[in-house]
Amino acid sequence: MTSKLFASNLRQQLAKSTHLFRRQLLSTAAAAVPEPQHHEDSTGITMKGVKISGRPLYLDVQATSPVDPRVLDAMLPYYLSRFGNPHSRTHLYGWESDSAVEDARAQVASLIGASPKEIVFTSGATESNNISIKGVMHFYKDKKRHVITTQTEHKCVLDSCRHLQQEGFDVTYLPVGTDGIIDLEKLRAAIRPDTGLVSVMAVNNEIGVVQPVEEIGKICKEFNVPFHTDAAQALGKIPIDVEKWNVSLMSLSGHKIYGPKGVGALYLRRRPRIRVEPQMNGGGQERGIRSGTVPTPLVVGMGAACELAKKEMEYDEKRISALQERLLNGIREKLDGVVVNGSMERRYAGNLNLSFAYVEGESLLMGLKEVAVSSGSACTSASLEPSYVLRALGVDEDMAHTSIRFGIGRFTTEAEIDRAIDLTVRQVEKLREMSPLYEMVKEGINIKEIQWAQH
Ligand SMILES: Cc1ncc(COP(=O)(O)O)c(C=O)c1O
Ligand code: FES
Repeated sequence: MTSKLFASNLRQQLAKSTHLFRRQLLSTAAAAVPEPQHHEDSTGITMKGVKISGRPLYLDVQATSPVDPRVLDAMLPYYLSRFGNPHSRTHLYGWESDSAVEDARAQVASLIGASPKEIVFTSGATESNNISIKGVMHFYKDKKRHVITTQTEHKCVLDSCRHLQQEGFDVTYLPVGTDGIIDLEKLRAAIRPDTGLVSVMAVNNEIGVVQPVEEIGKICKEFNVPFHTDAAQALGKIPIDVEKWNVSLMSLSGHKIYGPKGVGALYLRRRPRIRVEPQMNGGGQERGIRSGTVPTPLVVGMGAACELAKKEMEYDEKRISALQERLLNGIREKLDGVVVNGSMERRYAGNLNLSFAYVEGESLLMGLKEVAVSSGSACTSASLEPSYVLRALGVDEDMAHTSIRFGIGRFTTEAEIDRAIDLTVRQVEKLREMSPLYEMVKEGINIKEIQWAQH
């Protein structure tokens, strides 16, 4: 009896002290958090010199997605009670963390039709792309000196290729058609006896077009060249099967599929085995390909996100397609001169990249601050260059400047789409009212035939 009372007192004491301890921790953490970078008052938010009336609605899921609350639920225990190092071999903390990492590996593998043994955890698709491109070429450098990729890859693929060029490797950057898709015959013609890798992304991040990965895989098999695909924007969005696609390497990211940022994976085929030179040296984790302590909570989050995607991909796809149609029809009902960038048939529905004729790009973006979207022009960067992806499609410079990428995701609602339509239409109409070009077009003048005076 006494011992029971003692135990219950102790528990209460403990509970109290942990509570106090937590409070203390929280206030210390709060004190360490810097003042918010923005100014917020009853009339709105000012940040980076821009005033907006409230939090913009989010249509930029290609940049990143929010973490699904079910994913966060799965992650939290691995920050708190089950915080062990998955590589600790001598106690329960290590074992349970290791077991969680292996479960996550199986969840990722299952979404792409791979074996868990073929999954290496990394910090994201950027790292996976670096390992794939530089890692393969460095490993086979004595015999293979040539890489084939496309002009519309993500910067981290293009930059890895540029790095290889500086080291003396040859790179072919395949062009794309006006629909954003590569020509398979050009790929076939580009393959040489010393080609060590073909790297073509599955879904393009800017325009959402889906490359013919299965056909590319077939060609690579025919020529016995390893095929790498950057599937950061494809994972959980379109069905992926590493066997059907015949890929040797595939790059994946956690934060594009409602998982956490800072985690990704690399698929590395075992049969026939593909070898890479590690980019990181250290403790030999992840079969020596990616040394460093595996971040259990992040990896668990990525695994949970993959499992959810597997279950809900079909449902999400239907909703997202319907929202895309609503957005495009809604805009086109009220505006003419709206062009979809990239193939309409071969695209992932969650990405709608549109250009608006007869408006000035910068003004359009500035007027759309209540919608968080990305632009196809680099207006906001120092270069003032339009997107290299749109340029590769042959989009006119003025149209490239007015391109906007609308990203629709799992949590996007009809009401948000309707608001985006309303705000976009209003802004484009406002700008066109001020545009002498648009005035001429309405009067039936073909402005393409006008001979402008040269200065
Ligand atoms: C196609 C593509 N590849 C690679 C990346 C980089 O992914 P991560 O942020 O995981 O490094 C992104 C994300 O911006 C992407 O869209
Ligand atoms: S619209 Fe201003 S530089 Fe592109």
